[in-house]
Amino acid sequence: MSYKDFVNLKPRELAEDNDSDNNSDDETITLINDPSNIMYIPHEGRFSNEATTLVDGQSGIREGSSSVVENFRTNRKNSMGLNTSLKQLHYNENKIALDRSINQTIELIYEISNENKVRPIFYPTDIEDDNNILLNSKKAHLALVRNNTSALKAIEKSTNKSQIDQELELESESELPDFKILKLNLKIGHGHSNENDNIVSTLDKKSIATLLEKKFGQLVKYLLNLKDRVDDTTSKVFVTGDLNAGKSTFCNALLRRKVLPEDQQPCTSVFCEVIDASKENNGIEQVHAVPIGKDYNIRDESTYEIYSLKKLEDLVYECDRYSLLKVYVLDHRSLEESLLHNGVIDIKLIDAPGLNMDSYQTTQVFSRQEEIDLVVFVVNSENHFTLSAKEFISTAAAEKRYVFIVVNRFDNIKDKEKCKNRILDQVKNLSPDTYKSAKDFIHFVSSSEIVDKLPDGDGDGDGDGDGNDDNGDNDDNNYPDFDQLEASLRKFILEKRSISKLLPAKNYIANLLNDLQTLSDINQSVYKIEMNEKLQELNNRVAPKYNEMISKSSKVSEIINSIIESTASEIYENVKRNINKVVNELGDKPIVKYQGLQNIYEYARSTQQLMIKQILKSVEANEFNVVKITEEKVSEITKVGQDTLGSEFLHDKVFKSELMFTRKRDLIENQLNFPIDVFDFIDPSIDSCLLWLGLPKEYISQTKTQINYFNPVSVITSVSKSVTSLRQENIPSQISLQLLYSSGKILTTGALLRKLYDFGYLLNFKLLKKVGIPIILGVSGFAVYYLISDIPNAYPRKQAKKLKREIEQLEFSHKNSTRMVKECRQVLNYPARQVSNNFQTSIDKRISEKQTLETSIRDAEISFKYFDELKKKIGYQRGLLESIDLESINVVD
Ligand SMILES: Nc1nc2c(ncn2[C@@H]2O[C@H](COP(=O)(O)OP(=O)(O)OP(=O)(O)O)[C@@H](O)[C@H]2O)c(=O)[nH]1
Repeated sequence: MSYKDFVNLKPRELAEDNDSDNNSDDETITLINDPSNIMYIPHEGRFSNEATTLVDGQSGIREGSSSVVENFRTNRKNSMGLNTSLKQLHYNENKIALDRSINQTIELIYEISNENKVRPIFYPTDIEDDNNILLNSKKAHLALVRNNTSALKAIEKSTNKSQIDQELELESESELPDFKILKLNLKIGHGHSNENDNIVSTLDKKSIATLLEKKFGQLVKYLLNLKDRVDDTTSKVFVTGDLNAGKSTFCNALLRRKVLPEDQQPCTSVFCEVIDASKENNGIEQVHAVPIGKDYNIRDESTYEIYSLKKLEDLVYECDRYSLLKVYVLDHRSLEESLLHNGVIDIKLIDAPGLNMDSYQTTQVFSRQEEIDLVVFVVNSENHFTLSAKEFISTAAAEKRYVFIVVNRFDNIKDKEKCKNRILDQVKNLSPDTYKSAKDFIHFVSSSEIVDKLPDGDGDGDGDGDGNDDNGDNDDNNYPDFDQLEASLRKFILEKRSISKLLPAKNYIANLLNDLQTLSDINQSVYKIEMNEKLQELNNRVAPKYNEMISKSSKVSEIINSIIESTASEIYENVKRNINKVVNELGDKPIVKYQGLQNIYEYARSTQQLMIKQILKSVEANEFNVVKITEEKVSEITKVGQDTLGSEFLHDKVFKSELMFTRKRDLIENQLNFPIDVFDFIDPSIDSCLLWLGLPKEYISQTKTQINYFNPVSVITSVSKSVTSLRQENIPSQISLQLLYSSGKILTTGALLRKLYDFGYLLNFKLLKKVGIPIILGVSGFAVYYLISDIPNAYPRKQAKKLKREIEQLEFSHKNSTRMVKECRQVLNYPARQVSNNFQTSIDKRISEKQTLETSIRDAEISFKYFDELKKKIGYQRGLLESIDLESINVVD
């Protein structure tokens, strides 16, 4: 605890602290009612809030040892003051703060993991080339956005570079982030550290999201283990290293007993956990072999098999049977000498199988990292660091910050200085902090020098009381390098507990939060770019296209409607006119050869049928024309669609002209098929009479006019008309020639009448009787002869008139025109609907594009905000973590 922390204490706590200072003679210092006042009771191996004895930096005692008790009392009087209490208080506070930090980090992981389930998180991976795009990388994502916005780029041609290109350039310049904890490693085989084996970069977004999901699960598990480790009052020292580096020899040297089997051949294939028997196994030296699949519980003998220490030689090979060997040993050396039995903290020494023994064991060694507080890495000084060793050290260093490196078999090295430099150079890159404190953490020793001097067969635990007296030679001074190592190890584990035990946890959380921050930064920038790009795409491409389609659609529908309407009215007028023309021309001349009165009925019937046929033929001809017009108009409408919609126009329907007018026509034949009566053959008229008389057709109308003038009624009418017009003209000089001509005719007609009157005087009744009867008979005969002769002409005329009347009554031409118009409309509606549907499809496409973009923008916005919030939480958490001060008191010397 720093001074700053100290002044933050409440007055009552201060008073209590002062009290404890004043009453330093008391057996215990009581700091109660505050969880942070938990103290460690070394001989009970537990923490308590009721009493405290030893703290960080304080050596321990052992009950029953009077000199040590004396020593302890003296020490306690001197150092068990406020300072030591505060150190303990500080440790406990830090422990609680770390616990809290672990819990909150777990919550953060859960939160991110949930987000990853809803919207897969972008995890940056490496990109080799543009053709081999790695789907989940930021660059790949940007490249994808760039691909999708090619249309947008066309719009932006005027500007030199799109934002995406600039981003991509920036990206390619900057290195991919180096995650310490969040690194996704999916390797072929077990833990071989060949970087090229990592196949994560070849996975797609979904697979990476699944991988991340797994990773988050592992992180939570790791954090829970970390919490156990922080709460655990024991310290686990993990001794590992390359095969045959001398790990077991080193452990034996630390224990000053040949407990673990050593061999020139690889032997340790089962994890051996060396524990102080006096703490956990009632002082009995034994091996508890835990079979694979069992969870060890010292109180449940079914979870392990008991062997004597001697049996260890065989047991270490039994990796197929046992997952762990719990080796309980007694260390009778003094508390100051013994690492295991130190009076301060329970230490478990774990001898691990060598890395590279086989892939399974190597993976096991890697996975045990999360349970351990301190790593002692044993390396053979004759060799370089192997790839596994490098990977292990750098992984361990990322979390633990300091890794103890024991460079063993140093006795075999001739050029010791050169070897030291070579090793230090390598450590510099693997664990910079270890390198900086090389004096404390890197040791060049020869473990066998100590072990070789130990008596053999010492595995039964009949260890001597003082540990080293029997050996005479192994006086502390004889192994300065090893002594230095032991002192550093001891100091680090026992005195710098905040650093050896809490700092790894803090580092791990800090690295994890750092990785989460980096991941959030990346995701936030990805979503920001995505948001901008999608917004631009929406505004510059989709929305204008949508508006263009809407306006084009209404214009095109107007054009097509006008085509249909004008076609319809044109067809209606033409058809009606054509049919009427045919009807009007009927009866002008006989159309069937007249074969005399005896065949008059056939003549009548044939004439009638032929006339009807002519009308129907005309209808047919009109239908043919309508088909042609419709065909043209279908092409015209289709062209309008093609011209306006371009490639988006789908012309999937083909116009089949032969299908038009396949429905049965009007039943005109039946309707017009009226009975023939005798008057149909009589149709006297001046025209026909004149024609019959043989007058050429062209003179008929002229002759008729002349006859009209002889008609007194027409003469009178003509005079009155002329006089009226004269009066109206009011100008005598402008009397028309017609009037003069008419007046002349009046005079002529008057003279004729006068002559006829004069002629009447010559005729008397008798004469009339004599002449009249033959005249009448003659005229009658003439009339009958005329009428009979006129039958071939009269019938067609009369029939034509009748047909015309009927046709008018039936509205035949109107109905047929309407029918054709209707059919034409029906046909034209197909391409019209097709164009309209294509427009609708195009508009719908834009709407769906718009909706997709809007959804993406909304999602990107949500994600952006999510990561913004997350960053704040991470930042807050980092702040809290940074405020946990582990080092101000426990600086590594
Ligand atoms: N010269 C020399 N030999 C040593 C030293 N330490 C250990 N050895 C020898 O190295 C060989 C291997 O020692 P172990 O302690 O079994 O090595 P290990 O790393 O535990 O072996 P595994 O657990 O099988 O990987 C033994 O023959 C030891 O005698 C040393 O400091 N100097």
